[in-house]
Amino acid sequence: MKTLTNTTYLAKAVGIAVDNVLNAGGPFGALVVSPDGRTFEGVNRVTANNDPTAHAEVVAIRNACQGLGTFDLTGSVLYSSCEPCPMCLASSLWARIDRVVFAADRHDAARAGFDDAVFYDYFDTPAENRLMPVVRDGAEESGYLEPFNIWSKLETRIDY
Ligand SMILES: Nc1ccnc(=O)[nH]1
Repeated sequence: MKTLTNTTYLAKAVGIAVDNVLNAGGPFGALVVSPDGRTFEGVNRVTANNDPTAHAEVVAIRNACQGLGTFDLTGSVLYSSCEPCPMCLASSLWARIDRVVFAADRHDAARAGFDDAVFYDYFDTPAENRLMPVVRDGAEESGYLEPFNIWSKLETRIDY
């Protein structure tokens, strides 16, 4: 669905990505637009902040949640200068973002040296061949159900 709104917000996301490169950041920008039309920006600060999770999309989600005083962005749209990686997709799902709209795709990013493709491949690879093993080992004696048990009984808990 090509709309003027999408084009306008994507152009804004691309513009802040350009500015960010000139400010020692990675070439990515994103915006969260809330249902009332407020916009919250994010730019990539991975190398600038030594934070591998500081992708533009995650930073925009954090700024929107801080600005709106909520952990639930239902009704909001995430615009990104580039196709979100699996971390940013998962972050958008947790944030209950309604819709994600992007400009450059993962292949454009790969040509610039950002190989998000290996992270997509991770989920298509059988568990025993994965780049980073994730194992359940030594859990038996750890008391692993206790956090859930006390959470389930907690009357003041905030479900999400
Ligand atoms: N889509 C993205 C890939 C890598 N870094 C970012 O900030 N965004």
